[in-house]
Amino acid sequence: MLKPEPAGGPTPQLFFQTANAYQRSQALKAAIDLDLFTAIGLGHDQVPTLAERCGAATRGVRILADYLTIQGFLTKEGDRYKLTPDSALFLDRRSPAYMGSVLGFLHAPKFIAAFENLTEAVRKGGTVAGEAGTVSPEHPLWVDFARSMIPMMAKPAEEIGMFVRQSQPNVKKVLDIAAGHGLFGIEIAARCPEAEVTALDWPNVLTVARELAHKSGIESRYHTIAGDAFQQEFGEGYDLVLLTNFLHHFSMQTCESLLRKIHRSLAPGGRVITLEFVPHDDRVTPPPVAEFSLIMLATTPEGDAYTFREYEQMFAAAGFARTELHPVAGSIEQVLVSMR
Ligand SMILES: Nc1ncnc2c1ncn2[C@@H]1O[C@H](CSCC[C@H]([NH3+])C(=O)O)[C@@H](O)[C@H]1O
Repeated sequence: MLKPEPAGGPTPQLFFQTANAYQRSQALKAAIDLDLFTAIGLGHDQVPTLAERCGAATRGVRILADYLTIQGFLTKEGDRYKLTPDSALFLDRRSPAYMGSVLGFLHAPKFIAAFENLTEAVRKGGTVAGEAGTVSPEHPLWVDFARSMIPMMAKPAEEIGMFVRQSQPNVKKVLDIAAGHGLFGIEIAARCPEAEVTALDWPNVLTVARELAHKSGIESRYHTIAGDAFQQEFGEGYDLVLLTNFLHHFSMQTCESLLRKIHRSLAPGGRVITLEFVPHDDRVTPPPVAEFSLIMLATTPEGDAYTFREYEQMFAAAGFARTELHPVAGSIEQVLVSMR
């Protein structure tokens, strides 16, 4: 006779959910491609008008909208759909916090491809997507990153801009290492009128940063160094060096050698601001932060999500006097402030 499983009994639910997780991300991508969230935000809340607005079949839209309701992106009352507050903020194209473009990086074919042979990456202990994965010189994926990820970095960049404005208002020489889109340095230039920002990155990526500096009206105080952060001369006398989302791509030893070079480039009293995924010492919490390590396994030869203890050790070994950890509002990443 069929009987319900007792509560707390074994269940294959996690296995099925995880095995099918790709369907969830593809459904989200389809909805963003069709601009379904914006259409619902505009009040097209029933299948026929929604389908017309999105240029899709009624059967397709019904099944997709129901699936997104099940996943928690929409709510449904009778036959009418509504955006949840999070979907309205992040997935309606008219919102200033719209995140749709972020899939341009997170779903970039080269990025997904790095996960297609994860078994081999685990065997090897590093990426099998080419010799150096995403840290190969001038890897084209970084242009996708620079063009797509601004919505995700807007909030932490603003927070760091405000932090510098408060704690180092007269900052003059700023070096933004691996600047990408450039937003972090640009937010500082926008808030600190004496700041001269030098952005370093691969040449094709700097094109994107320069465009943004121009749009932000700070281009006369924006300078660039094109090339490899490990090879190029930085110059000296910097009051502030920004290291956002860079160290996690490399081994501790490689990070340490870069930090030594940075230490030499700082003026007395200079600081480094690092933005990173910093898991607890157990390396499994908080989950969204600790999970970042898997991305480094799939996409880089030796990168990792390092703990605060490990960062403290790297900065100390490179000659820094002290490193502090600060939370960042609106982000799962944290800021490390290291004093020369
Ligand atoms: N060896 C290298 N030298 C200089 N830049 C690099 C190197 N390897 C990777 N990058 C850049 O590192 C950046 C990592 S993404 C981080 C971008 C930005 N700082 C942010 O926090 O959002 C990309 O823009 C890459 O082009």
